Amino acid sequence: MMVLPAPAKLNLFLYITGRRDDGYHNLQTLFQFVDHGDSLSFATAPDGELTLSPPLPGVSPEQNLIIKAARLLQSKTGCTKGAHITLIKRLPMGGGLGGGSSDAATTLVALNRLWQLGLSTEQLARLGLTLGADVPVFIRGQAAFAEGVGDIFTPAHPPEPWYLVLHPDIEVATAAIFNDPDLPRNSPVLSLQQRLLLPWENDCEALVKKRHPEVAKLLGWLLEYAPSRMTGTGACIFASFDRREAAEEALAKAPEGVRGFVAKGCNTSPLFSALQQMNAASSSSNTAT
Ligand SMILES: C[C@](O)(CO)[C@H](O)COP(=O)(O)OP(=O)(O)OC[C@H]1O[C@@H](n2ccc(N)nc2=O)[C@H](O)[C@@H]1O
Ligand SMILES: Nc1ncnc2c1ncn2[C@@H]1O[C@H](COP(=O)(O)OP(=O)(O)OP(=O)(O)O)[C@@H](O)[C@H]1O
Repeated sequence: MMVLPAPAKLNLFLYITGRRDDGYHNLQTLFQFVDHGDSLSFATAPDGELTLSPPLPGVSPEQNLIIKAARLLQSKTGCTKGAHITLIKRLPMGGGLGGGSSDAATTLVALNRLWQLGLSTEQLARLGLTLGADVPVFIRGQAAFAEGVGDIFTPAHPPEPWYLVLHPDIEVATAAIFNDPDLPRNSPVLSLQQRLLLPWENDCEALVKKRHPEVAKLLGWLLEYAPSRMTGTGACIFASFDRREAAEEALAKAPEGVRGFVAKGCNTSPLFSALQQMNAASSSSNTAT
């Protein structure tokens, strides 16, 4: 059995620089991971069967990105093995934390190993992109400045502060934000160096605040404590702190009913770190035998 994390991502900034003919948007965004997320376990099933437990409320197994990722891998490689997959879901859905994409990325990486398919990171990232724009960054596992639809990467090394992430109790549909005529789509294309020096902002934030007053209200509250922004197309917002205790103190004072968590920013994804540990353990056991 293989147990692996599916961490959340934050978009430390997010600019929309244009709309392509296929309707997708070109972005400039800075991705970083946090050490908090879902957890998945995988056991090989011999007969090609794929199961997921427990099921996600409101998402049928066929729609679940975990099963979709596993099926995609089976169909692209002709692999006849299956898997029993268990999911511990901690990340809110439709939160802008990339939970579904991260689950899909962890599934692709895990099953590639478990089924001994030998696909490269590049091949897995390309497959992952067909499941969602955020999947490739989770497969690569390194903080990055991303362009295109979020699939052209430049490695980046932003500071790794503590974050307080808060979730207004709503789900924002990514497609609805990208399809809204009021979304600004004309940020200039700048270099990473230029972007790092300018204030970090999110082009979706004003629109999401307008459509969802809950987000505007919570962001107003959080800004009293620290510089704060929205991640992705929302609904989650985050603030950075130098000290974990300061983030936890702010969480303890959060308005009633607001859920959230404190986590450390990571330029290396917890998935990547877990895989490195697995590699180290297997090479030391090979040496021992
Ligand atoms: C906003 C971000 O989270 C930033 O990291 C991502 O770009 C969104 O990634 P995602 O949730 O994996 O999105 P997908 O499932 O691929 O796309 C959902 C919908 O959002 C719109 N979409 C998404 C990404 C993008 N670059 N341009 C778009 O216009 C499309 O209408 C698409 O049908
Ligand atoms: N394993 C999964 N986990 C979460 N959502 C899933 C999963 N599989 C399918 N979905 C569907 O995907 C939708 C988006 O979920 P997700 O948690 O990825 O949103 P998000 O955090 O806003 O992502 P992003 O930041 O990539 O836009 C959900 O509303 C759900 O219907």
